[in-house]
Amino acid sequence: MESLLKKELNTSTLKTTGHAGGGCISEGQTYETDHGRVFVKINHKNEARKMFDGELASLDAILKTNTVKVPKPIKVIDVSPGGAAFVMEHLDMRSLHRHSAKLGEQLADLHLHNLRLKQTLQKGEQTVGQGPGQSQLQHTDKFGFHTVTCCGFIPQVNDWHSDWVAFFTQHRIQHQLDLIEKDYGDQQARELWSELQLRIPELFQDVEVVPALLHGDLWGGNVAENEAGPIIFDPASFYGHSEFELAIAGMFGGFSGSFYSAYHKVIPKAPGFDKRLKFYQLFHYLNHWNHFGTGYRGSSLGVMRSLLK
Ligand SMILES: Nc1ncnc2c1ncn2[C@@H]1O[C@H](COP(=O)(O)OP(=O)(O)OP(=O)(O)O)[C@@H](O)[C@H]1O
Repeated sequence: MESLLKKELNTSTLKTTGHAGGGCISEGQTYETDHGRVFVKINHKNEARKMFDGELASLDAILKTNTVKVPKPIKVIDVSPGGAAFVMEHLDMRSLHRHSAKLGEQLADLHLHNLRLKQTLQKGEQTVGQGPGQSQLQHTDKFGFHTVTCCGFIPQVNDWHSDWVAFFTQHRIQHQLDLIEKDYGDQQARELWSELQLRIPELFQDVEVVPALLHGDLWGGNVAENEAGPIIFDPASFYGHSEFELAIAGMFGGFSGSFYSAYHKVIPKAPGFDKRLKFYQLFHYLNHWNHFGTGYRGSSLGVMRSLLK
């Protein structure tokens, strides 16, 4: 592995620093190189290349918005006998605490970036340059992403769609339920979903959804800070409804009141927010059921039942 990394990173120095960071999905390790410190995630699953290509594309897109700090992606490398390694900039991080409110503001700026690009285009202005070597993000009026991204290790269908409700229903909820059907053939899930589908339009009757670039997996374990401000990492980006981002944030803790008030100062809650948030959380419960097994069945079915009330 070391000789492969030396060759791929074009470095004669490659020293571990003792900083290791394993998540639920991959093994992580920081190395000193001729070009500075890098953080390398390694995963030996067959799907690792796809997963890391999606993470690289996500970090690249967020970086280009210049709104919230992410590690700079460097490259994805195939490793033998199977799997891949993802090399990115190493960032010293500590738990998010002092910069919670700043993360709220910056996340709202990330979510508004695509809309602001449109407003700039409408004014006929040139878009502002973002530094050498960084091409601009283009405005999109569709939902999706140019490549597959993985929330966990399950690939998400990101095919472009002009209708958010259709995109989310088919590519997110239905996709997860198809995997559950395949592995568990759960009759209750099937029945609840057939009832719930009829109720989806009413969840969206009071809101206009515009495509926003999302981190896509913003749970408490994927946010941190350094002296200068907040950091987010391990994204599974796509253009979607900004409210979707807050769904997983609310499921496992890690975000204080100051984060939410700063966010909603910029993007206020639209009517029907709370019920839609539950619908968006359903995706994450189902995704957890598919990743970690039936421990998440009860919560998945519970959310479906509460949405039917
Ligand atoms: N660029 C980085 N620089 C330094 N440390 C990092 C960097 N990226 C991640 N880490 C550390 O490694 C840990 C795991 O990273 P990450 O969440 O990306 O892994 P993962 O296996 O994809 O995780 P999970 O699916 O559990 O969220 C983080 O909690 C953090 O401590």
